[in-house]
Amino acid sequence: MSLKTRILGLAACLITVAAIASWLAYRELSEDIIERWGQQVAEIQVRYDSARLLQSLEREIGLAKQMAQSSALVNWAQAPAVDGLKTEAIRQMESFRSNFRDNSYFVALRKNGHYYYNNAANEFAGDQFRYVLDQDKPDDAWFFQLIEEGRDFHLNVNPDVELGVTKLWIDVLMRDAENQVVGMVGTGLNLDDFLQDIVDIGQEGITTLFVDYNGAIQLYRDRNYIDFASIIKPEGQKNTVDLLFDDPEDKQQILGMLQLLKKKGDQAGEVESGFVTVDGRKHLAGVAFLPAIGWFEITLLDLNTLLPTSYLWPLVGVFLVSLLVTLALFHLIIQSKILKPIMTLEHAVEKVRDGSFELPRMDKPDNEIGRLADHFEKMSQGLRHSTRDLENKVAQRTDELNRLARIDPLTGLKNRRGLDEVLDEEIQRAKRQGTGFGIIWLDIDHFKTINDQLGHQAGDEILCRVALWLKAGVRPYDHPGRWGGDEFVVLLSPCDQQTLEQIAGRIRQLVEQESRKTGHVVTVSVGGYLCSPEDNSNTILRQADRALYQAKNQGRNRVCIAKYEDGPVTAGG
Ligand SMILES: Nc1nc2c(ncn2[C@@H]2O[C@H](COP(=O)(O)OP(=O)(O)OP(=O)(O)O)[C@@H](O)[C@H]2O)c(=O)[nH]1
Repeated sequence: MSLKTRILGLAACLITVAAIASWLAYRELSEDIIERWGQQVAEIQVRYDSARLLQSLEREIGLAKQMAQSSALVNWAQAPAVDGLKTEAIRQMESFRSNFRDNSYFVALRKNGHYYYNNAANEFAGDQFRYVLDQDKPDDAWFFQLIEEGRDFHLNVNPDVELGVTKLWIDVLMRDAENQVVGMVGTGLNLDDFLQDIVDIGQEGITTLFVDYNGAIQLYRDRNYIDFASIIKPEGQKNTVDLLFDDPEDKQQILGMLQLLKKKGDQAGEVESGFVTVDGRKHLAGVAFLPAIGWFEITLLDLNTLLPTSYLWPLVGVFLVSLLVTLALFHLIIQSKILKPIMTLEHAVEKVRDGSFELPRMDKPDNEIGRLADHFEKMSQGLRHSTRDLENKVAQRTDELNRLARIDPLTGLKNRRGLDEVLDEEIQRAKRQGTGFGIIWLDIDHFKTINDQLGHQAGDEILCRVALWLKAGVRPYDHPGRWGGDEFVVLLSPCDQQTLEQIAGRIRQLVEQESRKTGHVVTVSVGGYLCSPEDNSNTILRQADRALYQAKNQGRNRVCIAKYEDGPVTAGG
């Protein structure tokens, strides 16, 4: 996998991880914001609703409590059979009726179970006694239950079958001087009006309901959920608030909040909140306890309606766009600052590896890679220079070796290899130009004897001297050389018969004359041959050798010139 793919893959992974982390953080944060906001809204809503509820109820409860403390009523409740007390009590009741908001009241006496009632229409004027409460009748159980519980006042939503009304009843116990319960008074508020005023506030996305101390639903816009006559129902049969939620965790959560607020007791205004699902939609539930009436108020805020998450989509869009822009920028920077310089550097390394120092133009960003490219460029320049120096030195040494390979170390003349090369060149030139050239082959006479008599060292000196005389006897452009041992060869170019004979004779003569000066005469036998363009090296050497052989045979210290196939033409001493 290429570096580019790896880096981009890594960047994509990192960005994905960052995106997931950001998304989780965003969700966490947005939920936190929504919860805080919802909590504030729920608190405000609870205070607002409870103020409206309590405003309506407190006055009625106060009036009912006053009524319960009326001495006329208390006295009569202790002796219901006394007519005078009854008349005064009824007068009192009627005066309270006009003050109650609902213009209705009820009074129930413990002693005889008589139940008195009159309504706004004054329907039962003079006939306030309605019926006798029966302990065995389920519809009348509330009365006996409340007395048994002994709570001073109680709110109760209950249909009165006898009266044919469903009301929110305010029940207040009536006590005598010994604090014994002698009866119960109260008033009822029309449930429909009440629900409309307090619960059906028509605010979209906000649902308010009230539950009693045990969690039974008392005020809710859907009457089917209201737990009528909750007081007389056994636990387990009540319409409690958890009925509104499908998820068992939500049920637990709401009931937990009720328990918590119960523990906190009278700290009015405390609001507990949490997310719940109602009818498949996410809601924020705010719960507050209303100690004045012993109920809880629950406010459900439909978050999708009040704060749709689509509001936050632009934020997500901006986030995604910035992620993509970051990725693109990252790609551009990596490409220009790292990948492109690395690729040109790799290309340059390949060229140097293959022996070329013509480097491509390299990008050198201001970073480690740029510095690396710079170092590499300088290193390859140094390498190029040292390689060139080395090549020059090798060429020089090779030339020198080549030259030395063609030089006889003793005499400094061409050796046999050098002579062979010149001979080949002359043959080629002769073929090209159609002209001939001359060859002289000479051998020192009785050199073995010289060596034997004077020593090998002296023999070497004589060889060197002969070489010098040989050089002196030929033209500057001729090629004298030592063939081996005491044999020398000279190639003469250009040459003709006369020149060949002339130079061969001169050499022989020069050696004899010059050696005489040294006190020890040395002579040479000389064979010559004038080569034609048709000759090759074998025929040339054979002819020259044959001529030399003849010069030796004919008594030495003489010149024999061979003519191809004819034998020698000249012999001179
Ligand atoms: N000092 C010395 N002697 C050499 C060298 N190379 C060959 N020789 C000797 O040269 C002699 C050559 O003898 P030949 O050419 O065979 O015979 P020659 O004695 O010259 O007799 P002819 O050629 O018949 O006149 C041998 O004894 C070789 O040992 C050398 O480099 N230095």
